[in-house]
Amino acid sequence: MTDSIELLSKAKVGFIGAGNMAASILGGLIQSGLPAESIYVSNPSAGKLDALKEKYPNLNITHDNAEVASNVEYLLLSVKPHIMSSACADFKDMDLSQKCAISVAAGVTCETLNTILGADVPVVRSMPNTPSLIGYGATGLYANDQVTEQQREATSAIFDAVGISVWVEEENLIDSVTAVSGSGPAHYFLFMESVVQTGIELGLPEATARELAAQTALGAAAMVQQNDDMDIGQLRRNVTSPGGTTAAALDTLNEHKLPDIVKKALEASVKRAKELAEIANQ
Ligand SMILES: NC(=O)C1=CN([C@@H]2O[C@H](COP(=O)(O)OP(=O)(O)OC[C@H]3O[C@@H](n4cnc5c(N)ncnc54)[C@H](OP(=O)(O)O)[C@@H]3O)[C@@H](O)[C@H]2O)C=CC1
Ligand SMILES: O=C(O)[C@@H]1CCC=N1
Repeated sequence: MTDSIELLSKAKVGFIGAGNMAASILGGLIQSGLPAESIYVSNPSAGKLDALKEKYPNLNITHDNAEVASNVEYLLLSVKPHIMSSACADFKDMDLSQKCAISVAAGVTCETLNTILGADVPVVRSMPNTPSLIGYGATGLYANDQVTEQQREATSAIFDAVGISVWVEEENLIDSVTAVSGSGPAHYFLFMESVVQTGIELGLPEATARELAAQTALGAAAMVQQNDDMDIGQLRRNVTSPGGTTAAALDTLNEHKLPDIVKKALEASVKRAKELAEIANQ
């Protein structure tokens, strides 16, 4: 059991919704040592619950959202933003003021969550990502005023068990976290898909192109993490011999305005998060 999970050892953790994000966090928590019998999950359809139960036989599964809410101290709301209101309607008459609701939904604000769940409910807005499943998650967290210090620590523990977590002091920064890391794995996957495809066209066997692309992404990320006092631009310049092969590739990426494209893409994510907030509020 990791130190973070030790903090949670007496708590029960529930998931409303058993989709991709719930399965990633839940799997990571169990891998870190939280007993499956301390975890409750609800979902309307049986398939995902059955698959989880097969993998983690001691997990508590149900189709009843209220059953999960009544059994746990930490309730992860892991449904799509537009479903949030209807999913939480199942326990809207319950007193949740001593529990901590942790939303993973993009866009949905604390104000909306407090309208749905009750004004006195401690609410955390989290923005995790799917690498949580393998312990490489990156999560942004924001707490409303009702969240106690103990609940903050336990929330950090949940997400630290599946990667790293950072608290932001302003709620709207969660939308920025969504653009950078919540959606982020997909950005890097697209880049890697393009690298692998071109590697194949340049004659490499697919497995070789994939292995090289993945190890290169991992290596680049590890260099950034292990040199946190070094400008990332410097790490890039260290690879780039004047007049060499890297310069030729970077010239092409810059000519096609990769930094502008990334900026526009992340801004589109933030804009969409605000639209999802509106949809969840209707
Ligand atoms: N995927 C990601 O990388 C990330 C997702 N998120 C957020 O996580 C949330 C979930 O996304 P994701 O896991 O990808 O989506 P999924 O569609 O994989 O999961 C959502 C789950 O909610 C279930 N569900 C639908 N209606 C209800 C209900 N009334 N009560 C309980 N469960 C219900 C669905 O069941 P069924 O399929 O049976 O309808 C489904 O299993 C979203 O709000 C998203 O913004 C945040 C960060 C990253
Ligand atoms: O695409 C989405 O809306 C969710 C939120 C971040 C990642 N997936």
